[in-house]
Parts: sequence; structure tokens; C-alpha cells
Amino acid sequence: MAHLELEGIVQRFGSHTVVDGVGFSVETGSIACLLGPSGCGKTTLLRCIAGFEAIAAGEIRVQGRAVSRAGWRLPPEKREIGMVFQDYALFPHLTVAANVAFGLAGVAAEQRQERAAELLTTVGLAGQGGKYPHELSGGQQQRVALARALAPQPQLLLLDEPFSNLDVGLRERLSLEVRDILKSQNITAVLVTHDQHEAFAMADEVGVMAAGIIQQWDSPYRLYHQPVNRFVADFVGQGVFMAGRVIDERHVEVELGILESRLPLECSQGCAACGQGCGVEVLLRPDDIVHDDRSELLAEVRLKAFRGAEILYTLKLASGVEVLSLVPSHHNHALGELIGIRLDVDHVVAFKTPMQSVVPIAQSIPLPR
Ligand SMILES: Nc1ncnc2c1ncn2[C@@H]1O[C@H](COP(=O)(O)OP(=O)(O)OP(=O)(O)O)[C@@H](O)[C@H]1O
Repeated sequence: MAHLELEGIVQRFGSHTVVDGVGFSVETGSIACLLGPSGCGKTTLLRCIAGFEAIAAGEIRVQGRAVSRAGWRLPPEKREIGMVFQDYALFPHLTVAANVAFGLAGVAAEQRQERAAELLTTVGLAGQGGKYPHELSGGQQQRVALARALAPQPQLLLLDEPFSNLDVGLRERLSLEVRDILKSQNITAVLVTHDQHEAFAMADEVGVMAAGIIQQWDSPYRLYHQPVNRFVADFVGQGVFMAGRVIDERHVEVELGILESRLPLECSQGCAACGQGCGVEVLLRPDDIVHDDRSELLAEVRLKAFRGAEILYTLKLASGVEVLSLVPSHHNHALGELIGIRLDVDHVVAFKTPMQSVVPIAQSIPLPR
């Protein structure tokens, strides 16, 4: 049985529908993430799960038991749900150990201390229980907040942008550490974030939201490689769309040549019968364009972003269209330089162009070396 189930959830503020018919389920021990741009309704949905917000329609169930329906909700304190917030929300006048033990009302003092110490060890803060929150770094404070949320052994943990106050490096490391902790304790969790790196580092499944609707509920891998619509393709990962024309179910012609797909062409919007000549926009990720000195096909370096092991190049083709290419950073080329590229597309993702028009394909005229 799924640990958490949402069915047809609608939530409104006045006439503004913020969550519009959302449904998904999360298995026990699984980590799910709601990912989307600011204002898409993800925090509101998390608050509905926690019981802080009422719902206008649908049903939320925790371990098969309804906790919210239109016109009724189980109060948050009766849901056995733990929460971790963006701002840590620690009590400044209590020690770290006392913060962690706070949720253990009704437990004998000695056991509370033991449990707090045990949780602080779990989150990598052994021996720090006597300190006050202001004596800790942001990352350490968030670990305390996690330990405090885990103290009462909640059935379900909800995390609202838990790492967004931390710097990028720490954010990624802590997401992985928290994932480890949750997995080791088989805790079911739902995370809300607008940061896809955080979502990908932590979650087993991700729901990409826009305008109150889950656009795609999938594994991080499939969201990146098989986005179901242009919104998901744009929001998740980087890439460009290039005009193309379908040749057959495994081949699409774009200005760079003919793309051959190992898997049958996946055209969105139910375009199963993508036929010859059908106009499409093909998603090209930076890893689909490979730098190859031996290639006849040249592109001009317009921008470069050094990323340590790799450089993300923005390359201009002869037609003026720009594409992205992720290249090992020892291939360090200057702006304006012409470099050889070739396509290495494993799986072609195409979106039907409006009106099913047959688009003209620019010829891939080789740039002069
Ligand atoms: N209490 C409220 N009263 C009225 N409108 C609200 C309330 N809370 C949120 N909203 C509106 O609901 C919409 C969704 O807000 P929500 O906070 O759920 O989005 P979000 O995706 O979590 O965004 P962010 O990443 O910026 O937190 C926004 O348009 C917001 O202005």
C-alpha cells in the first residue's frame, strides 16, 4: 500500500485555484519531490498534506486512512507528520539537545536525552548538544532541525525548501546526506523545492508542477531524458529546441543532419502517428552535441561556462541557431573559435510544432575552417 496518496486535490484562495486536481502516491520509504517555479502551488500542496490548509476537493490518505477531504481535515498534530522548514525554526534560547528533544513530550527525561544524543549522532553532530543554535553554521542548524523533526519518529516527513538558505556546494552535499539518513530509517518523505539539483540529489520520484498542475510525475532520469511536454523539457535541465522534420519513426532531419534514434521517436501530445514530413521541435541537450575535432561540421564558440571538469559551450551554427555542448574542460577553446561537433543522440524527444506545419529545414552548410 502506498504510504501517502493524493487524489484529485483542489485548493483555492478565494477565486484563485492554486492546486488544480493533483493526484500522486508515494510508497513507504520513498522520497518524492514537488519541483516547480515560484508560485506554482507546491508549498500550498505540502501544507495541505501537513493539514495546515483545507482542501476544496479530493482526498489525502496516509497509510490508507483519510486525513483530508473537502470540508474536513484531521488537525496537523494528529497526523504524525514531521516538518523541516527553510528557516530551520529552531528555538534560540534552547540548546541543540533541548531543541531536538522538544518534540518528545511525555517521554522520561533520561530517555529524551538519550534519543536526542542518538539523533545528533545520526545527523553528524555528535557531542554538539550543549551548544546554542547561533553557535552553529546554517548547515549544522538545518541538521538540528532534521534531528528535531525525526525525534518523535514521524510516519512521514515533509521538507519545505530545506536547503535554500545554504550555499550551493553545501546544499548538494547535505541533500545527499539527508537522503542517506531517510533511507537508512526507511522514512517516507515529500520535499518541495525549485532547485532541480536538490530534487535530483534527494528524490526517487519528482513531480514537476506548473500552475497548480503536476505536469509529469517520474524518476529524475526520465524527467531529463523523456520530458512529456515543453514546459518540463525547459524547466528540467538545459537544452535547446531545434526545428526538425520527421523522416520515419527512428529518424528526424534537423539542420545538423539526420538524427537517428535508438528508440522509436517519442513525440509528445499523443502524436503516436508522427508521419513523414511532420514538423517537430527536437530537444537537444548539451550532452547530445559532442565536440569532435575530426568532424566536418563546425560551430562558433559564442559563450563558455567553466564548470571544473567540463565546459558548457554555447555554439552558433552556420544558420545562426545556437546549441549547447558539454565538453571535457581540457578542450579549452576561445570565444569566436570554430570547433568541430557531431550529434550523439541516444533518444530523440520531439514536440509537435503548432499547426503540424511542415517546417523548412536549414541546410547544414559547413562553416569555413
Ligand atoms: N495564504 C494565502 N492567501 C492567498 N494566496 C496565497 C496564500 N498562500 C499562497 N498564495 C498564492 O498561491 C499561489 C501558490 O503559492 P505557493 O506558495 O504554494 O507557491 P510555491 O510554488 O510554493 O512558490 P515559492 O517557491 O515561491 O514558495 C501563489 O500565487 C500565492 O500568491
